[in-house]
Amino acid sequence: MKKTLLKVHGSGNTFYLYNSENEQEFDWVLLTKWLCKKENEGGADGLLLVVPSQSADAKMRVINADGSEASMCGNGLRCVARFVCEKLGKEEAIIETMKANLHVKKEQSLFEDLPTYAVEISPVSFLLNTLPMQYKNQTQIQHETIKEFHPSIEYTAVSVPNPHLIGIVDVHYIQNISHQQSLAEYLNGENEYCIDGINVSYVYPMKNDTIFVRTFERGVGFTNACGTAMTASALVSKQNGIVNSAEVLVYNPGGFVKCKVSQKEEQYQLTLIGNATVVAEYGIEIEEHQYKFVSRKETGEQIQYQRCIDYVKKETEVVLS
Ligand SMILES: N[C@@H](CCC[C@H](N)C(=O)O)C(=O)O
Repeated sequence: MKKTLLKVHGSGNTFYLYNSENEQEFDWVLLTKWLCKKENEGGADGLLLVVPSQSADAKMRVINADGSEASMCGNGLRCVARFVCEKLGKEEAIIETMKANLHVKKEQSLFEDLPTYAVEISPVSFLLNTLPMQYKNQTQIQHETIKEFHPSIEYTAVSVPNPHLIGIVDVHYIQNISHQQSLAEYLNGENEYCIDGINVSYVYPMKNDTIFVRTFERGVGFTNACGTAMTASALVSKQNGIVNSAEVLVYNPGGFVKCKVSQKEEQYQLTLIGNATVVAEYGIEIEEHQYKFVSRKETGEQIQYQRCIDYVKKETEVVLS
């Protein structure tokens, strides 16, 4: 049977988006693993499934490239936000995710007329059992060195609600990925700290309102960008005086986003703002777990996004050179 998929990205974090009226229509794990193979049209970081919701305008499910399911995806939610808003002819909507119903909204373009969406990132918790993570008998890890990980990098563990470990580093650890890679591979394999794995981000403070973030994603590996990681990094940077503005500009290898961080009655309120780009529409033939792309129609949006990337390259030259 022939189906249609969109290839989309937020900050170069690339997904296939599939809209289904039936949440059980296919084996999503098998489909995602096939779609994410590099040899199949360049692969992707995961599948965004948009299905009907009982409590919101639509429900989003996120399947990582390795078939594991994530509770949340910030870059993916922006793409889903655009899809749902355009489908319903609305400027804002509520999207059901695994742990919360989240508000999403069309925003003023961040660059030229790049389609831009703002999404709520919630719930936020620093309690290790919400990740889950275990370290000695601690209930939190907040901006502290973990000798088992590195002698001087300060780490924070936070769930938003998917799990993140954020290290504030000097530029050497952005330019040379080997420490981050070995730590992330260790924490995403069999280990005593994170039984379900964890997204590991290294953050380099660029200015008092700007950071650079590189993320090794659970279930994927190094990605161009991870939306929840960038938002969690903005929060950690704000909390520890690394940045001092309510809106943080976050560069990443795939582009940039803005993250708003505020606090109301002990609760953090986080908003992620960035592009929601549709690269192409694909026709796929699906027969009993056999998949084959049968058509591809480019939207042309990637040409404009490339101009954004060229701009980001100039802005981050000092970090990545
Ligand atoms: N790229 C995403 C996060 C995707 C899920 C992550 N790999 C996990 O397993 O938690 C984002 O933009 O937030």
